[in-house]
Amino acid sequence: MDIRTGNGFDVHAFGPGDHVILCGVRIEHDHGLVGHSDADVGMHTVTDAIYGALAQGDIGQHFPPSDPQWKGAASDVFLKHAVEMAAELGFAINHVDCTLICEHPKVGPHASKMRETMAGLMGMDVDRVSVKATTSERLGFTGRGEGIACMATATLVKS
Ligand SMILES: Nc1ccn([C@@H]2O[C@H](COP(=O)(O)O)[C@@H](O)[C@H]2O)c(=O)n1
Ligand SMILES: C[C@@]1(CO)OP(=O)(O)OP(=O)(O)OC[C@H]1O
Repeated sequence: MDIRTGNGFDVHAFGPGDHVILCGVRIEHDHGLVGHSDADVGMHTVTDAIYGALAQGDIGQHFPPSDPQWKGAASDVFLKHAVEMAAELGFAINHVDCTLICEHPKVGPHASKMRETMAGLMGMDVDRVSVKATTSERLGFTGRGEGIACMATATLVKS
């Protein structure tokens, strides 16, 4: 059996705004996230983990930040592209796990909706999609509330 594992990591800075979008879920917040797209750091990270498992580059190679086409884009587009690429190469996504790192917003109350949203986009059972969160104990840029980081792992199996 051909089993592949990929990892992803991404960071977006806080900026002016009244909400963030994390793993496809809108959360009211006292700041927004800065990005060329909708700055969904969670979805970008999961997308990159899938590209990584396929050894197919990274999100910026498929969707260059210099391309005005992706300005303000909903990050569903990026995740769906990675999922389609996996299918074309004969892989099924078996499991995804991601960890959002920030002091605020609190992720816990939204984690179920995030899992459902990403599972829907990936065509997976929700029990194969995990969303977790941690603070960095007020240390570093996440601890100072300057932005949100995310790390993710995706496991793919050749069907
Ligand atoms: N943005 C966050 C950060 C943390 N959580 C939840 O709180 C728990 C404790 O966080 P520590 O950093 O003190 O370990 C963590 O396990 C998460 O359940 C959260 O929901 N949102
Ligand atoms: C998603 C893209 C799309 O242009 O832009 P950003 O929203 O800035 O996000 P990033 O995580 O920096 O990845 C690069 C780009 O692919």
